[in-house]
Amino acid sequence: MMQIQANKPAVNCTVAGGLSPLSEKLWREKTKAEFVGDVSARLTWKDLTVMVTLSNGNTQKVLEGLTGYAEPGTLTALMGPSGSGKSTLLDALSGRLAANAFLSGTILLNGRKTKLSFGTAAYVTQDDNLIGTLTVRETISYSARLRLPDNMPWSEKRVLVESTIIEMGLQDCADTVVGNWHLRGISGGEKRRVSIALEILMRPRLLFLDEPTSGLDSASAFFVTQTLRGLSRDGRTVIASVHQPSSEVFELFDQLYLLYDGKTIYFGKASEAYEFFAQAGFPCPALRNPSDHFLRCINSDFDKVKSTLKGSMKLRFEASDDPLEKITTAEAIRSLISFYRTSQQCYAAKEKVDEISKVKGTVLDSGGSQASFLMQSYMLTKRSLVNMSRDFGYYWLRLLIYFVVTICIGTIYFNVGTSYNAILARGSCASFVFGFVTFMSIGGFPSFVEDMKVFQRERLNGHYGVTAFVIGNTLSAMPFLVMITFISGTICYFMVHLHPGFQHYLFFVLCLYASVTVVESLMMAIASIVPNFLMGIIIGAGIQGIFMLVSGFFRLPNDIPKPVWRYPMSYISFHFWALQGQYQNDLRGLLFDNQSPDLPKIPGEYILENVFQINVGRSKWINLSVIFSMIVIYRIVFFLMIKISEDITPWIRGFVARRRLQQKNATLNMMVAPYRLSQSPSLRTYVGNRANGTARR
Ligand SMILES: Nc1ncnc2c1ncn2[C@@H]1O[C@H](COP(=O)(O)OP(=O)(O)OP(=O)(O)O)[C@@H](O)[C@H]1O
Repeated sequence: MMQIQANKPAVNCTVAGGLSPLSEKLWREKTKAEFVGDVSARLTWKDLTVMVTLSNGNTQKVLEGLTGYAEPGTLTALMGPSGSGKSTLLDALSGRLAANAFLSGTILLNGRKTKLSFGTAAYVTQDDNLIGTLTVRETISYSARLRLPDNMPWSEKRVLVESTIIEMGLQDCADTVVGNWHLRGISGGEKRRVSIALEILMRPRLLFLDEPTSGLDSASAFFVTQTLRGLSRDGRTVIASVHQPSSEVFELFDQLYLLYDGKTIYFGKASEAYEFFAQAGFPCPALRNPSDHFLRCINSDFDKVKSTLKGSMKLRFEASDDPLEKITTAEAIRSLISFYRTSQQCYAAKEKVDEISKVKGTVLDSGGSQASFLMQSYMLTKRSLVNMSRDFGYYWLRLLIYFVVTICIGTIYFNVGTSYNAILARGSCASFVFGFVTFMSIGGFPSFVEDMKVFQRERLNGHYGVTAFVIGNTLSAMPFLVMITFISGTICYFMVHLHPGFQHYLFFVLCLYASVTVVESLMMAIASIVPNFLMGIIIGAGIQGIFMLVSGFFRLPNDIPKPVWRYPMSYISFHFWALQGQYQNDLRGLLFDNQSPDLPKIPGEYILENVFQINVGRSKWINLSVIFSMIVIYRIVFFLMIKISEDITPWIRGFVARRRLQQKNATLNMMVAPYRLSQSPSLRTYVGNRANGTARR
């Protein structure tokens, strides 16, 4: 162990050593000097209860009246069996509870109610939502450029990136891709360390980590925890949930919060927990790791297995000195909970919480990105472009499929001509191109869901703003969409031999580009509210199916039932505008053979008006403008969806939670009213007097 520790780089030296005086000053502003003072984060929570609404409509209490605190310069460990509420406590403290959860109690940062999401606190969640096509170094570099000040030279940002890579022991896999479904990348433990690296890069004042050491080998777990302890020693507040730490890792924790089923088993100094368990009647056997012992005392998940074992190994259990083998886990838990409630640790915690909450410290603003809006937009566009171009499924496979499908269209409708039958052929060709070829764009949905997951993680940690993300997302998709639509549109146009002329060709490819971009924008808006592949694809396919139906190909525009389907559905459908525009683009100005050679040729305008029921007085360019406007509208919808989910949804949830609590309190008051009445002194006197016969009637 000594040798491994000796090999560990002196991180702070590495950071300071490579920076210019300006950058070092900037950096130091975010390190110890700034945080040891009144800008540090003192977090308290009192009587914290979290209820969740289950799918069957019942409510479940996940956390029950928890009280505790976390101070600067400390590393607090949350421990407890699986399902005990560790993640929920972290979510509640960091302001990220699920939509079906509502909390009561008080959470104060520096004595004030503060919104902790969007950069005030950093949170490393259990899921590693990373961009699979980037290498470890690229992932951390992009993150640095997205957040560090613009006036800090890249060479100096790189010093910070490299030092963070070393700090997390990622130097050997720094140039390996993170990995996704088709790219074999770094291991699960390495992904975990990349997620931590991304948050510690900016040295947050308050850091939450959910299972930072899960999936790590014991040496990595030790070093990662040691880094977290190092961070806390610089005046930061670090709270991490941990599963089964080794005794060496356990010794690195300052405070321990032990939970069982949402209730406090122990909260106090980690070093005193050993003594606490001994006093409570559950001393840790000499050769057992203390944290193993604490968890063994309170894990009731395998009680049934234990009782079966006990039957078959009766003699061995009876001979054992371990108190856990003489009572059930449920009894041990009850005993520990009541022991804690009357323990000095519990009183000390309550006193400390009251003391800290009274001090109104500095209001901590968002410690998120220091990069400018332009830099954020540029970096997000660049990162997304790199990601898309490396994503075989999103980019190259789709391009190949578009190529193959348009070759098929080209050969099936090859040199379509102006025969009588070509009228229907041109109509169905346009319908297939603007119906099915645009529909194929929903294939990009899984990538959008991945993008949204990364966005949500980064956004909640204040890495950048929503506008920068929407701009980056829109711009980065452009080159690819131009490429696939122009390649496939050109192949299709020339093989089918649609209406000759440059402006006809331009209209066709622009219309295809605009339509595919509308689908992409629609699917992105869906991804912002439905973060699930299957559901998103079903919803997207359903919406497009309806749009296709009312496009005027399957049923002529005048025959579509007027309420709902013609107005407004046809007009909302981009297929309608694309198809009507392309019919005009292709047929206007052409002469078609009639059914018999003796009959006169049919002008395209006649077909447009009498067969396809199209208003020939309207310019096709208006149709194109409408589709381009739809792109803007869908992008605004996408932006609003994100903003609504960020700003309005928490407000609605808070409102609903308050209403529910009021209703619950009202019900409780009704239930305890008869008891309260019976305890009322005036009623007691009255009843007493009645018994003595002295009551006034
Ligand atoms: N939003 C929710 N809806 C329904 N149940 C929930 C919700 N959040 C938490 N729970 C339930 O609350 C309990 C505690 O969950 P939580 O994820 O906090 O436990 P944990 O201690 O972090 O578990 P693990 O160590 O396995 O990650 C679980 O039984 C879980 O199913």
